[in-house]
Amino acid sequence: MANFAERLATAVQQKGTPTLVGIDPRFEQLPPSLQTDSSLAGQAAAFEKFSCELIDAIADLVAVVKPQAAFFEQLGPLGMAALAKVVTYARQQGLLVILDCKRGDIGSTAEAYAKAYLGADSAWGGDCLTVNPYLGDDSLTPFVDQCVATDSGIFVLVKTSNPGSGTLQDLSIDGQTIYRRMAAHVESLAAATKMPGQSYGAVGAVVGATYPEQLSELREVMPSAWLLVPGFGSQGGGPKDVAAAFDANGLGALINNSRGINFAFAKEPYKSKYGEAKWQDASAAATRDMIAALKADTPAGRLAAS
Ligand SMILES: O=c1ccn([C@@H]2O[C@H](COP(=O)(O)O)[C@@H](O)[C@H]2O)c(=O)[nH]1
Repeated sequence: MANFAERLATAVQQKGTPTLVGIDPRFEQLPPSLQTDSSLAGQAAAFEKFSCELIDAIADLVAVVKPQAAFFEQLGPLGMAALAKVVTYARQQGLLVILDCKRGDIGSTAEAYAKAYLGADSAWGGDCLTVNPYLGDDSLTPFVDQCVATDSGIFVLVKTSNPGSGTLQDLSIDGQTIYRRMAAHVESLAAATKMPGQSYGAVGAVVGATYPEQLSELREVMPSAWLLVPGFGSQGGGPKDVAAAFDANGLGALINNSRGINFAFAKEPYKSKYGEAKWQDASAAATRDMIAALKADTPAGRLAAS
């Protein structure tokens, strides 16, 4: 099997877009036809149905999905069972799966997380996992080793999209921000996991669309790292904010949109045209619109769908 960075580049080139669809089911925001049973079992069943139908709606359009574990986890074991089925279903539809779990712990425990989530033969069978690095470099090592052993990948939180990300990440130590210091570490891991002739390694970085200046700075600091860019749409980021995340070929970045695609049926212009009855079509239309916007206003326009 090709390594994660290569599989990702090939998949993005084939689909011709860096659009990443986040799967973030929220029971109260699902189409009302799916809100019939609010017991934990009923919500878990609704999340699974919604997620799989969303995948059906967008699988021909994008290369990657990112289920957010938190929404499934809040339902306990039944929710986690639903998440496992969604991951399997997405992979069966030919999509790469980034599990957004933001794991991180002391090295010996991180090793268990890495074995749980990364690689086709792992219990969760994820292609890629989001990781919180702020326990230090030894907490990342087991994830990196597992990526190399199983041709999987990780995205490390560097400069997150939330308003409070500056509380810690923007602090300056010896004249350098913490996020930049973390980026330099991620770049060293990305470069070390890069195969000869490849542009990117198995270790990528999360950088928010809500901080376009830092995104531009961090693209320069991490030339070997794929960037996962959340914060597009509902958090305020737009195509021009994410343009600096790409390399000259339009590769190197995935732009995530969760709520704007999941619940497109509830917002104009999709509400009037599709409404709740055709929520899947609304999600597909919102995805197509995002693809077109990224094509028009970012280097992603240089990707040609094959
Ligand atoms: O810095 C970060 C890291 C992760 N996220 C996650 O991405 C999605 C964003 O959802 P939207 O609905 O598109 O705003 C969500 O799962 C977050 O947990 C992030 O937003 N920022």
